[in-house]
Amino acid sequence: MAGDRVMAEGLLAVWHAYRLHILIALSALFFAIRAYRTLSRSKTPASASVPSSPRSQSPGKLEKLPATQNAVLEKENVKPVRADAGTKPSGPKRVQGKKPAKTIGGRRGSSEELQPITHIQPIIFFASLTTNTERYANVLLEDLRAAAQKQSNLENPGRGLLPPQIHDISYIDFDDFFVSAPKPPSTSPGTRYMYCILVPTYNIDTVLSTFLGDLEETHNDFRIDTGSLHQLAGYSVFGFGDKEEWPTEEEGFCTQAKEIDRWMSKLTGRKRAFPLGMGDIKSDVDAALKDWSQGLQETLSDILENGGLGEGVAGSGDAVESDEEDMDDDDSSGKEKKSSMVDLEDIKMGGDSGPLPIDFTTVGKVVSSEASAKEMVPKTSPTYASLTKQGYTIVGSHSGVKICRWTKSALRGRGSCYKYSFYGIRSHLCMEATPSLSCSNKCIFCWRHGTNPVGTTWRWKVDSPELIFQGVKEGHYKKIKMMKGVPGVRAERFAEAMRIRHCALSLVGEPIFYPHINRFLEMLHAEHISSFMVCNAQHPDQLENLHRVTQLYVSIDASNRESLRKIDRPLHRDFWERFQRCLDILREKRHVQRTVFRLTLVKGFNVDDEVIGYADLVEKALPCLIEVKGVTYCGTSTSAGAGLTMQNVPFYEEITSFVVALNAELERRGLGYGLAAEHAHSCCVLLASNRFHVNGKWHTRIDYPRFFELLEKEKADGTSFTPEDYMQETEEWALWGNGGFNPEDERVHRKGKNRDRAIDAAPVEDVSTS
Ligand SMILES: Cc1cc2nc3c(=O)[nH]c(=O)nc-3n(C[C@H](O)[C@H](O)[C@H](O)COP(=O)(O)O)c2cc1C
Ligand code: SF4
Repeated sequence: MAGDRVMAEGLLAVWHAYRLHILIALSALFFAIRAYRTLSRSKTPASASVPSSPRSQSPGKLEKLPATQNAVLEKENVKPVRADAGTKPSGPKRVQGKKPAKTIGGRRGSSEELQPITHIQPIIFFASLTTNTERYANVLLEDLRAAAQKQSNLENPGRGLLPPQIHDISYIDFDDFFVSAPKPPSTSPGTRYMYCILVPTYNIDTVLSTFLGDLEETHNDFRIDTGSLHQLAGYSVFGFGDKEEWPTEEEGFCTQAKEIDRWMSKLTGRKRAFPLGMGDIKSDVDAALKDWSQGLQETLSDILENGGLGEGVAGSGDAVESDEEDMDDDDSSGKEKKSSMVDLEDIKMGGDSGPLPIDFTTVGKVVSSEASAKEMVPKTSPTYASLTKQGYTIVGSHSGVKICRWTKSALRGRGSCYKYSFYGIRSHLCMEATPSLSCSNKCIFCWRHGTNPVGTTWRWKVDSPELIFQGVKEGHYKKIKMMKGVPGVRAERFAEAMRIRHCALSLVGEPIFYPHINRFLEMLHAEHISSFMVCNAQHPDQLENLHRVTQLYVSIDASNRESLRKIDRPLHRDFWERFQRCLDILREKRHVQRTVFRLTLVKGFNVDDEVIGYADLVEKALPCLIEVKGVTYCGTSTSAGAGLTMQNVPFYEEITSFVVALNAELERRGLGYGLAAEHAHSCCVLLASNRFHVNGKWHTRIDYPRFFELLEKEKADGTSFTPEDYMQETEEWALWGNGGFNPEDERVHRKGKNRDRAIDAAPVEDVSTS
């Protein structure tokens, strides 16, 4: 006991002597242990959270969330914490911050500046369950291999097409290719990738459903750039389907290819390098794939040559047209474009002011291309600026070309203009042009926006027909090429469109005004391009001297002098006499060529009580055909100034009642006409002479190859021919009473438009129905 007491007293003495040192040592030990534990806890999760996909190499590496979760986060306007940003909290994933603004093309202050393109590496992706698509993917592989081989033989080794890669979609890691584009190798930073996607269609759950889901999810993942694949050189999709079981796209033909094309457009910032191709596995697949592959290869060469996809395709120019696909991403741009359009009614034409001198146009009175003569539309004039802004390509100094909305529509498989129903013109093969932008009328309903110069005599410099012909073709093809990236354009139609078959000489102005019109027509015919010539019945001398055209139109805008003056606002004082003379000439010509009256009905101006007057005009000229259509409201100040509103646009029923009344009047007079065809979609009806009613059937269509055959024979040995010699039977669906919509085309109703009026009240650049 005494020993214990001594020990306790000793310890107490030590404590008293060293308590400060002991306390300091214990505290130091405590902090050292805490610091150690904190350090070791923060190290472990970071090393385990780096994914191995290409995303992990990019500065904003993120984990992918399901689309539904993204949608919620997007709504909450939040930005995620980067996966490597520090301690990973336990419990539900938390994100904080602000949603970054979406940008078209996916460039959101991107620091990765791309080198100019020197090489293109095609990558073929395919999916295949029963090996068809795999087989075709290998055909494409060989095609592209051969193309790369050919390129490598060429002189410039610093530029070219690389041999293609091929991947089965079932075996790739989606993230490796479809979340961001593969990075070019450091040894060749100018290499860019072209995705060629070949897919079958399955209406059951397959790898394609997963693939589509992933594309959608990536697009909806707000943490991934909109257009996250914008660094690709481009993409194109080809679909395989079975038309026997799924005959139309609406019924399911190639639906998954269409969907993939749509998502890829969004992910790449609209870098559709070549239109979607489709092949029916039981019929045209070989030819369709061959054409598509050909087009794709041409595009690859174009990119290498020009450094981008070309005008009209995202990446190196403005998209030429919008679609539902584009609208949800970029609704504003289109609006801006439209509002910036100038109405040239408000601009003085090239310095011209006041009325022009009244004169009689004669063929001989032409100002030649002397240095003193002025240009009709000089490049520096406001007319030039306005026309080009509206989409016209001005050729030389007085000609123009533009692709109409029907050409665009037909390229997308959505139907041609009424001239297909009546005469067999497929709109994507049609060029709309004029060799004279000047006109001698100022019609109130002219959709040309009042942009054209007006005059009664040709007092300008004259361009050669060779220059014009070359220029309008080039301009047309350029505009068609600009359509290749537009959503919905069909590969096969795009390929067909690269060979013009028809020319509608009717754009802005008055084509017959051009002094060398006959030579120009000869050039068209020499290339087997049919000619549909529209004139305004104000130039009888030129009409008389006009050589053969495939179809000759005269616009009949009113049935009497007063109405005509109000509607056409002609510059010629003797406009009514000119008009009458033109009808006499037309009567003579009806034996050698197809002559057409075109009536444009404007409610309140030229419809009421005018049936008798129109019948008089028909009796005078006896045209082969009479087209009756409702005016198109284009909302220009020209039309507004003349008191034209939507109320003047007739309903289709009003047009049909008028046509029925006119037909009855013609019948009463025994003139031999009948109701032949209709195109309800553009509110247009065709009355035809019984000369085209053979064996109980209407023959309003044209046999174009026969026309050129007869024309060449006439040229060779002088054998004349008549319109009946090149007529062809009208399609059943186009006949009066059947509506006139080609069943092979896809019907698209625009949202929010009044369907019964004559065509939609569309913006002016959309309206042309030449
Ligand atoms: C179960 C099944 C569903 C199909 N669904 C569609 C379809 O919805 N639309 C279509 O156009 N073709 C459809 N097809 C046809 C295939 O897309 C076509 O046969 C294709 O060539 C198959 O390609 P693959 O052999 O590469 O798998 C279907 C075929 C099968 C067997
Ligand atoms: S509207 Fe005129 S230019 Fe357009 S496709 Fe028809 S005929 Fe050709």
